Amino acid sequence: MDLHLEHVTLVYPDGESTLTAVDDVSLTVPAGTTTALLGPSGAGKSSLLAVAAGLTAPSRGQVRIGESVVFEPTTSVADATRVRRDRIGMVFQAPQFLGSLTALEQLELHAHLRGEKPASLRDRSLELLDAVGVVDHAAKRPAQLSGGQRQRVAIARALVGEPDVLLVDEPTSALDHERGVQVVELITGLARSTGAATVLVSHDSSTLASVDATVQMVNARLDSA
Ligand SMILES: Nc1ncnc2c1ncn2[C@@H]1O[C@H](COP(=O)(O)OP(=O)(O)OP(=O)(O)O)[C@@H](O)[C@H]1O
Repeated sequence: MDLHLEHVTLVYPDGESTLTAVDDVSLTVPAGTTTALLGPSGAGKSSLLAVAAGLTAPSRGQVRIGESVVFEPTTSVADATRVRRDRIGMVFQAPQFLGSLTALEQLELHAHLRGEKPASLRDRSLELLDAVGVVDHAAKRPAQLSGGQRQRVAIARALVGEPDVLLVDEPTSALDHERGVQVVELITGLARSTGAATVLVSHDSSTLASVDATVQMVNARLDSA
């Protein structure tokens, strides 16, 4: 399903006044495609991603997945949490894992928390670890994996619930250029094969050749690049 951000504005309180971190941003990300969100530090990229993820309610505007409005100023935290759990996969810059669980168990736990039935969990988790190229490391714990391998496990984990939307924050910042290109290619390929509408925040335009669209955020607003 397509992801639509419509006239999204996010205003933070800032002492006596306010700070507009996202200013009337509209963006459509078609299902199965990846849009890269670029822009200087402080431009509002993480704030926009937080609204798209339902972590922060927009001050104005709305987020839709397909035809359903999922996040708007009046959306309750409980409703936003449910949508995030059921329909959105997220990958953060420094993914958090439980140190005592193997790569495979990280995926199984995540799917279990989303209410998935245990029967097919192991197979699907192994398939995803295979798709991201780390199935040979399924029995390893996070500390036994490289940064790139951990990032791949995080991508697989974000997709285990078959989300409609995949949101990725700076996936390549800890990787060298070549591995950064590979991770972006992996994300765009998985977006295509799973149909997830994907937004990828990046500082590094040199790794983005495989994305479908690039947009630039400057001073809280969007410019098509
Ligand atoms: N929780 C918050 N409360 C108040 N202001 C905030 C908050 N989070 C971010 N800001 C401000 O909103 C603006 C946008 O920040 P944001 O983190 O979205 O930018 P960014 O483009 O993601 O930057 P970076 O690339 O450095 O991560 C900045 O001026 C920042 O100081």
